[in-house]
Formats: sequence, C-alpha cells, structure tokens
Amino acid sequence: MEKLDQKPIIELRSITKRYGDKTIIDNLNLTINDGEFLTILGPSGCGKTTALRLIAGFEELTEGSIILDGQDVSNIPAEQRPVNTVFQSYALFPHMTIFENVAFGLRMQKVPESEITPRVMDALRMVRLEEMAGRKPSQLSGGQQQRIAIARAVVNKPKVLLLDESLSALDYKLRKEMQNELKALQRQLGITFIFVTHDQEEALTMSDRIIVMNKGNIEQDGSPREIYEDPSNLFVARFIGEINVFDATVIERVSEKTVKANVEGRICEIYTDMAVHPNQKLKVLLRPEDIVIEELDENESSKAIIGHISDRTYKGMTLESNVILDHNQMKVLVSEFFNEDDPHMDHSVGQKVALTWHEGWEVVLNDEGR
Ligand SMILES: Nc1ncnc2c1ncn2[C@@H]1O[C@H](COP(=O)(O)OP(=O)(O)OP(=O)(O)O)[C@@H](O)[C@H]1O
Repeated sequence: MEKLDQKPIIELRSITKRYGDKTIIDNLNLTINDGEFLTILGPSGCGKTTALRLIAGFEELTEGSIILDGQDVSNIPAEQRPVNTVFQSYALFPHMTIFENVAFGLRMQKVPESEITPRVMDALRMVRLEEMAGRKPSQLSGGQQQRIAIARAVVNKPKVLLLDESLSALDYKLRKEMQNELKALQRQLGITFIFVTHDQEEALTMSDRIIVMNKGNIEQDGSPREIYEDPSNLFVARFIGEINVFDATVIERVSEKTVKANVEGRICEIYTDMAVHPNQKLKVLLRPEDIVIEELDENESSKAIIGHISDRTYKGMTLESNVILDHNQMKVLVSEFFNEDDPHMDHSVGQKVALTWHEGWEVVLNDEGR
C-alpha cells in the first residue's frame, strides 16, 4: 500500500565501494522513506552488508554520497550518525545486567541519570522483558538476548535501525516469532528499519519494500507481492522461491496485451505488452502453485503441455508433484492445495498429466531473461 507521507530519510546517491580494484557496490542509487521497513535481499557476497556498513559509517565510500535526514553524512563518523546497528551476534556485555546493557549507550551519551531508568524500562517493556532487568545475559535464551540487543539499539531513539542478518542465529520457530515481533515493533516505534538478509521467505514476510541485490547492483525494487508475482528478470524469479521457466516461440500478436505463442508445445495466448515478432524466443515463468494439473488416460490426447508424474511429496497443506515433460524431459514442479475428497489428486508415479495455467498468471520475459 502506498503511504501518503513519503519523506526520504536516506538517500544513497551514486554510491560506489571498491576494495583495491574489486568493485563491491557499483554506482548504486536508492531512496529509503521515513518509517519504512526495507529489506535488502541477495545471495551471499552480493554487497548487502557492505551497503549497510556504508550507511552506518563503518566503511568509507569510494564515490558518491549518503544523505541522512537531509544532511550529507558521507564524511561524518559512525558514532555521530543517527543510526544504530543490530548484528547477528548480539554482543551483549556478559558481566553487566540486562538493565546496564541497555543503559550503556545512554550513559556514554551522558544522558542525565534521572532519565535513564524510565527510558531503559520503556525499551525493555517494548520487547516484553522488563522483568528480566536484573538478570545477566547468560540467564536469557537466545531469542531473549536478541530482543535485548534490539532494546539496546532503540533506547536512544535512532532515526534508522540497521539490522544485519539479525535473526539468522535463531532456530526456526523462534525466528518466525521474532519476525512478527520485529515487524510489530517497527510499526509501534515508527523508526525506519533496514534489514539485511539472504532469506527470501523472511524478506517476503516482514518488509514493506524489498531491494533485490546481485553483484553490487539492484535487480528489482518493489513490494513483496511485486517481487514474488512480477519478478522483473530471471535472477529475481529464481532467487525468490520456486519457479518453472518454459521456452516459448511467438506466433503472432493478437491484441495490445496478448500474444499467440507455442509454449512447450502448447499453442496458447500469453499476456505481454513487449514488442515481439513472429518466431521470437521468449521465456514464460510460472510458480508451482499457478499450474493446473489434470490426469489423462495414457492414450488420451490434449492441447495442454503433456508429461508424466515422476514423484510427489506430501507437504501438509499442499501436494508437490514433479512432472517430466514428454517432449524434452524438462522437470516441472506443481503445487496443489491438498484435498482429501479428490480421488484424482494423489497422482501416482507414471500417471500421464496435462498442464495448463490460469490465463494471465504467467510472467513473460525475453530470451535473455529480462
Ligand atoms: N574489507 C574488505 N576487503 C576486501 N573485500 C571485502 C571486504 N569486505 C567485504 N569484501 C568483499 O565484498 C563482497 C561483498 O561482501 P558483503 O559482506 O557486503 O556481502 P553480503 O552480500 O553481505 O554477503 P553475506 O550474506 O555472505 O554476508 C564479498 O566478495 C567480500 O569478500
């Protein structure tokens, strides 16, 4: 949903970071709005952490500038920037109580003693751990320690909170819980959160907006839904969840929005406004859950894409089937909501099937995957 007030809090203006002759971030431009939960998502080594460290001021820019709340902070040291970072390792001081850990930053800033207690207790209340104030970090669980690290980072009211793989050390269940808590906390505080992760599911769950990075460049900038349903290229499509990539050949344009094409042997209309010409090669992308599967008798013919089930997996809510296409042995993944009442759902291995999809649910890219 578009927010009414879109005030930029951070502007990365043509930033470049090089180590020696190795370019890590390449002329990157990005505006982050006040109050946004923005996730930088990308594979290991793509430059996410470097981007975050540049914003925090732990690394120096090679070129470009960083504007924070209207001020050029490119040459301002980390401790003077109105941002805080929560790392994957919580780095709490083991010998100090939880209260003292959270109070530490305020004491360093010489905040008057009378203000410290209410502010620390407020921050602890926010992460629902006020009753733990007197304990030492070792007496807390991993998830509780991570919440303390967050309380410590928000206690001095930064304009921006940077979170670097902050949930990666937690086990699956706790991680899920913390994802919800973190998002709720961000709403409550109204602070801009910039979250770095390589976990696409985490990014989709938590963010208002996702930046997908690859090799120091932005591949796509959009809402979780746009990134998932309308990936702008093959890299993003493959990085975010499972997707089937079908080869297609243009027959002719039918209307402004539709093109008649041969998709893996199926003559059908696909939705694209791309400029195309007959015989042009395209790629048609479909998520496993967007494919419709229908069982056929072995001697039955069909205008759909034809294949045979090679295996299937029961996933609780869904049934996942692999289909090997008859004409080129390509493996296609199909996911259906499980329906106990449908005798034709639990496809047996070797079953002949026809594959189609809901009109318009496909993503069409050119032959280069763009
Ligand atoms: N101080 C440094 N000197 C030289 N190269 C570096 C330095 N810091 C990072 N790099 C390189 O920069 C690239 C990007 O690193 P970065 O940590 O930003 O990636 P990332 O996307 O956060 O990956 P990960 O998820 O694995 O942390 C990597 O190839 C890394 O080796």
